[in-house]
Order: sequence, then structure tokens, then C-alpha cells
Amino acid sequence: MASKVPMVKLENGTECPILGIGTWKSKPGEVTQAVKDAIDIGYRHIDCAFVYGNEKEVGDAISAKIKEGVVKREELFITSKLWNTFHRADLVKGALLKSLENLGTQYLDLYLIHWPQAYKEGAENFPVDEAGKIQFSDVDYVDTWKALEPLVKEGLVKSIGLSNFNSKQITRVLEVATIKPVVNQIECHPYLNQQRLKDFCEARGIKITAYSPLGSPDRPWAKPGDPQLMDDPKLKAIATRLGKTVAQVLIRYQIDRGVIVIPKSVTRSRIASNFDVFDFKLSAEDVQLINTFDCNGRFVPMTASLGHKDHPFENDEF
Ligand SMILES: NC(=O)C1=CN([C@@H]2O[C@H](COP(=O)(O)OP(=O)(O)OC[C@H]3O[C@@H](n4cnc5c(N)ncnc54)[C@H](OP(=O)(O)O)[C@@H]3O)[C@@H](O)[C@H]2O)C=CC1
Ligand SMILES: O=C1CO[C@H](CO)[C@@H](O)[C@@H]1O
Repeated sequence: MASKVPMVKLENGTECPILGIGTWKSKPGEVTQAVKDAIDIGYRHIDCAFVYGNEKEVGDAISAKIKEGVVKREELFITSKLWNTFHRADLVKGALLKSLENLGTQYLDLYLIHWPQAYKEGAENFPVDEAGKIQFSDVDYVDTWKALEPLVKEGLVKSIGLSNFNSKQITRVLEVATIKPVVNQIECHPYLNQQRLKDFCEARGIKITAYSPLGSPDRPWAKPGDPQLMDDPKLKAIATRLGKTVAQVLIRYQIDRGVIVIPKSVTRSRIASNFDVFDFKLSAEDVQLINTFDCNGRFVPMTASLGHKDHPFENDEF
């Protein structure tokens, strides 16, 4: 079934729907229905990760919709991510095969290194010492990248990419890559618009995917009184003037700057309204106005692994 979602051409010639649905924090008991609803509404891009602990239930929705004849596998764009405990070269393929099994699919459209920093290998996603501190591994993400490349050649993934990599880390990957990353998935919204990293990536043929585009109000570490992006009066004023919701303005902001965007919701009405963004466009003036709201406001700082040699937000400028 045709969907109205526009496609973005990636550097390797494959195409990615510019709008997808996120699945972090979507509980196993609710994500199957959410992804079924999303596919019915017209979403064709689903953002997943092993560490979200719900790939099996996402896969159930995908299989059901393929079985019903609503979509074909080749009409979907499915992303997953290699978790930090599987960076060692000999663990990479097994981690991918596990995600493929969970998702009930023969191949992924995109497989990302979830974070540059490696954690101690083993059964725990967040291995900690007696003091509760994350245990690191010194595997270099450049070696992890080299282990991803054969997966493309084997046909298990169409494309490979990065997530949460800073400009220096991307440069190091590009120095060794025989298959280039097509995407860097990073936090991106008006409080952290990532203009420098976006320009840097685009100059190297790497597209940006914006995660937490609505400010991730359900992030587990949010405290009462923390700023909420969707409550911003300046954004509310723009949305009121345009007769749209703030979420629609935030999604359109990314689309209008050529950024792939993956808002998460498990609420059918929101999944629908977040997709209902193809009948309007922000003016260049509104995009510029929203650009001025940037304030280095990061909602996903990954404080648990501060001190890691490869923490992307600690030592480098952008
Ligand atoms: N690569 C990485 O390291 C990361 C990747 N991601 C990916 O990006 C996705 C999106 O980011 P995420 O952090 O989840 O946060 P989002 O910015 O997408 O916000 C999700 C929250 O917004 C609510 N929401 C959704 N639509 C609306 C709406 N129209 N009006 C009001 N509230 C709304 C959702 O509620 P409800 O569901 O209850 O409707 C949920 O609480 C993730 O799910 C994941 O797939 C995210 C973080 C890190
Ligand atoms: O995608 C993400 C959301 O959940 C993970 C676990 O807390 C984060 O590390 C990651 O950025």
C-alpha cells in the first residue's frame, strides 16, 4: 500500500522515509499495537534497538501487518542498533542475528552503532561494579565499524551507520571505512539543533536522524520542574499561529531542514497527528526563528558513562 511519506536518498542510493516511529520506552505490552497503528496510518520507518527490550513485540506487529497484506517487507525501513556490550568484533554478528530474530526479519535496512563507548562484554546491558558504576570496555569503535562492514556484504543489512558520534569520532571512522556510514542518529530539536554537527555530517554524505525530537518528556530521568520542550511558549505561539500542534511544528522543523525524524508515541491519536504533517511547511523565517531557540539543552546526556574515553559529549567541541 502506498504511503505519502517522502523519502530521503541516502549516500549509498537506498531510500529512507523522512518520518519514522520511535520505540524507546514503548512497553512490550503496548508497542505491538502502536506499531500496527503506525503502519495502518502510513508509517513505513520503524526505529528499534536491542537495548529497548521490545524488539520481539515490534516484530510481532511487523509480521502481522505483512501477513494481513497491509505492507510488504520491502516497503518498510527497519533500523536497529548494536548495543554497547557487543562492540567487540567477534560479538557483532551474533548481536545483529539476535535483533533479526527478535524482529522476525531476514535483513535490516539500517544497523547503527548505538553509542561510540563500549561497555564490558557479558549478559548485562548495563554492567556495573560494586559501587554501581558502569564497567567500561576499551574496544575501539573503529574496530567495531570494521566488523559491521561484512554484514552489508552478507546481505544481512542494507546500510550501516552511527548514533551519538561526535565530529572527531566520525572522522576516525571515515579514515578506515570501506563502506561509509549513511546516517548519524543524534538528539536533535530546537533546544539542541546540532547545526554544526549537521553541516559536518552533510558535507561528508552522512544524513542526520533526529532522536527525541519532541524533547523526550517520558525520559526516565526527568524530574518535576525540568523544562519541557513542548511547553515552550514561543513554540506554542508558532503552533497556534499555524493552527498546528507543537509536536507537528517540531516534526516539521526537522523535515524542513532535511533531517529524518523519529518521534515516539504509543497513543493512536498522537501517532496519527504526528504523521499528519505533509499538508504544510514551515516558512524559512519560522525555521530561522526556531533555530534561535538553541541553548545546548540536552535531554539524553548519557551521564551513566561519563568518564569513558569515548564519551561523545565530554571532551570534544561538537
Ligand atoms: N540513538 C539513541 O541513542 C536514541 C534514540 N532514540 C530514538 O528516538 C525515538 C524518539 O525519542 P524519545 O526519546 O522517545 O522522545 P520523543 O521526543 O519522541 O518523545 C516521546 C514522548 O512524547 C510523547 N508524545 C508523542 N507525540 C506526542 C504528541 N503529539 N503530543 C504530546 N506528546 C506526545 C510520547 O507520549 P506517548 O508515547 O505516551 O504518546 C512520549 O512521552 C525513541 O523512541 C528512539 O526510537 C531516542 C533516544 C536516544
Ligand atoms: O536510545 C537510547 C535510549 O535508551 C538507552 C538506555 O537508557 C539510551 O542509552 C539510548 O540513548
